[in-house]
Amino acid sequence: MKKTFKFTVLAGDGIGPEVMDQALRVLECACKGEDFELSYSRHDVGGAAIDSQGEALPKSTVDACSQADAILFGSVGGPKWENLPPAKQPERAALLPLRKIFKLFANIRPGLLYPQLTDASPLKKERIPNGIDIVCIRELTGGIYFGEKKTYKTEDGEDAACDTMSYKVSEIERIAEVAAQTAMSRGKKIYSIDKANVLQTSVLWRKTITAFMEKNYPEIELKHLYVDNAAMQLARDPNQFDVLVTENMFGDILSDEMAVICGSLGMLCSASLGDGSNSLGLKFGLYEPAGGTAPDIAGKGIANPCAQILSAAMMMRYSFGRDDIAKKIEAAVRKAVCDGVRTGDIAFGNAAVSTKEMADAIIERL
Ligand SMILES: NC(=O)C1=CN([C@@H]2O[C@H](COP(=O)(O)OP(=O)(O)OC[C@H]3O[C@@H](n4cnc5c(N)ncnc54)[C@H](O)[C@@H]3O)[C@@H](O)[C@H]2O)C=CC1
Ligand SMILES: CC(C)CC(=O)C(=O)O
Ligand SMILES: [Mg+2]
Repeated sequence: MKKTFKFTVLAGDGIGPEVMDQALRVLECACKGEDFELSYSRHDVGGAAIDSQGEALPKSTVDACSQADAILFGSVGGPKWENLPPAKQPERAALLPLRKIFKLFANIRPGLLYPQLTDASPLKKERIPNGIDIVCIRELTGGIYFGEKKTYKTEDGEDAACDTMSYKVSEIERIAEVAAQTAMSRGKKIYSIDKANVLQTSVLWRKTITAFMEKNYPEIELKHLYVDNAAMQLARDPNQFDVLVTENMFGDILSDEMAVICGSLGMLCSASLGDGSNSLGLKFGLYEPAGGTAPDIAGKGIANPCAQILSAAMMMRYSFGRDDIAKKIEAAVRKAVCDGVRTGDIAFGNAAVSTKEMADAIIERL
């Protein structure tokens, strides 16, 4: 009997469903004739779930995810829901809880710019003659996104608000381990990004990462950078980095910068992993593009589906143990883009194709 790879599809809002449809087409073609079956069910999440069921993360959606081996996620949020009470909005009421419920503390974001795509990068070609190949490891379930939030009145009666950033040693050590494993499979070089000249969480972060690497991975070259300098260095010379490791909010911001220097947010995929294993004894994970719902282009059929397609490839690698199929999809995306098939965000001189035409070109090259 054929094995079954079971995942839930949470397409979400805006361009989410548009790019998801194409990712599923590519995935099905890439898996055709293999010794396993794909089994997936679609569920509402985010704004779509608010509209259909009155809440951003219905229990039925969480239950379906619990019974699956992985989650393929689009993105959530948009203008339609941004006047709801903040705690009920799609990002805070669906995406962050999903990451927390499934303990997905490690977000892996590969920053890969094909040499043939340097025209789409805002960096000068001379600075990146061979493209870019770096990885951002972002802590995903701690820090200021998950700390206590408060709105209150000052003694003078002024409205005020605060968010709390906190980290425990164990939270830092487990993301350090993911960064170390990634570095061991690459250039054995890690830059840890913090703001240890100001933030107490960063002082703990730096001390913990240093001790962890010295004790467990002395062969890895570890450097520390303040986040403001890191943002500048990424634009100056991205290839001085290999693996970056950082806390939740810094990773969120730096990875958008990394996306644009690698051509477009529409190219940046991600895997969110925890310690949990799935029914296949492999990693349970949530796979999603780094970008959002792109309200400015949603509904036009022009979004770049590559980030979603490459996220599906990461799912094949980490949750289903099929590195061969992940590589096949990645090679087809690369070939299509390098052959000049480009959506508008990466077109720069090439005629822009639609979301579906981009996927068609990838399917032809599988
Ligand atoms: N993981 C998630 O669910 C995320 C959700 N969001 C939400 O998405 C909504 C829009 O957020 P923004 O700040 O505008 O960020 P965004 O990432 O949606 O868009 C930023 C810019 O990148 C472009 N872009 C993004 N993905 C693209 C793609 N696949 N192809 C071509 N162009 C693409 C957009 O058109 C826009 O110009 C907000 O509600 C936000 O909270 C934002 C980031 C992540
Ligand atoms: C809701 C946000 C934290 C999502 C986001 O911007 C991201 O994960 O990159
Ligand atoms: Mg982000």
